[in-house]
Amino acid sequence: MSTAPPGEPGPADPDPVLAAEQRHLDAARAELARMRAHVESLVPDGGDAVADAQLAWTLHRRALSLADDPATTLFFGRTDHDGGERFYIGRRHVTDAAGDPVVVDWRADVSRAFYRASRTEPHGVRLRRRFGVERGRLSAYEDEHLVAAPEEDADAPSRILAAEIERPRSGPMRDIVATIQPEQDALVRADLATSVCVQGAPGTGKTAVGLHRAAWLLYAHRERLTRQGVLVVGPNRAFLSHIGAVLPALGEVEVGHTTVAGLVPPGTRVRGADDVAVAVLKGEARTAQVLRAAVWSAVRDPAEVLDGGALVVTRGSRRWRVPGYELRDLLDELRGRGVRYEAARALLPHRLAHAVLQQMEAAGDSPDDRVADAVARSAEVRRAAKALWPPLDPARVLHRLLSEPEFLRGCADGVLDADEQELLRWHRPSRTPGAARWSAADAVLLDELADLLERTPSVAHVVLDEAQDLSAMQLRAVARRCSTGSVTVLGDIAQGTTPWSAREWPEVLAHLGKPDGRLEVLDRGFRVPSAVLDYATRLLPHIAAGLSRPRSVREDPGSLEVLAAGALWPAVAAAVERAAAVEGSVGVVVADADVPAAARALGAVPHAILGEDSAPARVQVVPASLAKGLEFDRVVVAEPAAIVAAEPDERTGLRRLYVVLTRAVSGLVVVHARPLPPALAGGDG
Ligand SMILES: Nc1ncnc2c1ncn2[C@@H]1O[C@H](COP(=O)(O)OP(=O)(O)OP(=O)(O)O)[C@@H](O)[C@H]1O
Repeated sequence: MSTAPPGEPGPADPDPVLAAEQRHLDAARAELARMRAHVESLVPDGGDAVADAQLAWTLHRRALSLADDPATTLFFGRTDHDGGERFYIGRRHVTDAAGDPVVVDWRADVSRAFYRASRTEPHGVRLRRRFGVERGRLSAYEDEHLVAAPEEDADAPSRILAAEIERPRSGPMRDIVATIQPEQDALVRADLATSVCVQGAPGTGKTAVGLHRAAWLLYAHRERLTRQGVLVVGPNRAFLSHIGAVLPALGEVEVGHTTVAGLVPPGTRVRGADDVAVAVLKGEARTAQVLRAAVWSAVRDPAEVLDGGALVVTRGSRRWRVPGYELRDLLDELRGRGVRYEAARALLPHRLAHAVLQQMEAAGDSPDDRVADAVARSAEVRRAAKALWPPLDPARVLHRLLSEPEFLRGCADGVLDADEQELLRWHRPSRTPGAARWSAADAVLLDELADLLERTPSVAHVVLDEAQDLSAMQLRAVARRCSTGSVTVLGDIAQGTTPWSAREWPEVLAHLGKPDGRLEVLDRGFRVPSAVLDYATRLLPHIAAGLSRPRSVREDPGSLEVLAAGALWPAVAAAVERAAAVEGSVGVVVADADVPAAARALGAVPHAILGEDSAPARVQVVPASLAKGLEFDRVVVAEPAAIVAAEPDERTGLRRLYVVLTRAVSGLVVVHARPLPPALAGGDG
């Protein structure tokens, strides 16, 4: 591996290789400016005003996509191939005036070798060069000779990778295009039809992989995915704002981001809360059967709702009568079609009219389409259709289920036992559905009901992060959004902290409607340095015994301090001051109830409270329940015992602690005044 020292090439740093590469970069920048100028010079001429406006918009977007960001470079790597070809790999294609590539998009097929080539499988690559970047200029390079120079250590960790990971964080998560690792690249480029489920320890790059996969899919299947959409689903808003800049930085601005709680029918307001046992039951897949029964029980028997149990239509002086048994067959046929309740309801008047027309024909008439239409729209048919197949509304159905024990019993028969039904029942129901205080679990049920009535539109691909925390019913809500597409599922069983968190991935995939999804494990940790990871994984046998320990790829072991303090908050404040004296972000993670105490203790140290303050700050006080998925250069954890005790049971508490302890990129300080949880104290407790 040859590297040049960081610094700008120039008279003071005349490294000839770097200087030549910088010239290629300057030339690429000039070509990009030319491409942009060309797009800006085009006059939209689509033939009419609408087409002109569309074309102008397309050109405007194209010009924006060709903007040059002076803070970064147009390429971060290069491959030299056996046949003499050379490719520079960057965030987007740049071509010269003749159309030849100057920089190749990282997502193009020829770029694959940059990420995958190794000594054992060189993919036709002789040399791979990675570039270090500082303020938009090339500052270093690192060569790997894949077919020669056996004396070099092919497995030596990349210093550029290490520098990239350790570069201080000042804002939200960054992209990793320059340093995607082979095992990550295999997931990023899995084909669109494949649903992938990634089990990965903290910091193995699951989130990064999911986001880069979305960007790759958009590149490889631009037309379909732009038309049908891609959706990223994350656990909460803090997480979404942490990851929200990655796809735009990769040029993809049209990907929807939402929380799981956001997957509810529009207008649903959550104002109530459930006891844990109730929420767990509402989250079980069995509940879906109860809801289905509730919806379809609305279809009535002709004998109950029609005079004489039959449909009678008068036209002129003639009366036509469709008897009950024929109506029943017709309803059965509609129910058996497998369409949604509302779609079948829309068909019913036509089916009823058809039955009437058959009688007319049998009597020797020859009714045409106009007659068929008139019968379908007649008051008698509309009234009968409404009585047999009444319009439904999700809120009404759920309100009735939770407030009428008889109705619940009828729908839950054989699915929920009497105690479970009692658990679900509202003891003080609101008078109307509009006044109901829906809980978060109810909102998911409303979404399920909405889908039983009308099919939820599906996007082409969903990226689901922190999937281990979702209930079966929440997973079904995600499944609806990718019913005709595929999904990338990301998570870690050991980080499951909800009462309904997943025990195993095949079950999750089944609820997502993708039982054949490919299960992959990532076990090389990029975020957490080894000293910190080794400390945190002491908890693993207690929280997810079946999972193997991840290894940190970081050469720098990072710093770990465990401080026993007489008085907690002064010691925390001192640790935060020390951490903040160095460049980079600082997370002060405390039990949720301790947030005010932590904020008071920090006093004059400028800080923000995650989830409360909108403006991000370099020092953030983080309630333990919001730490998942986030990362900071330095983390100060206050009182592990309090973080564990805040959860309903010990295993969940230790899992929360595991999440909290694995947020640090460079240094972790654990401050405790109470004894450490024994599982963590290990040998030195
Ligand atoms: N190939 C890579 N090159 C550079 N940085 C990387 C790479 N892979 C991961 N990282 C960095 O490691 C950190 C952790 O990545 P990420 O958040 O995707 O991990 P995760 O598995 O989702 O973690 P968690 O389970 O804790 O949420 C991020 O800062 C990410 O940018």
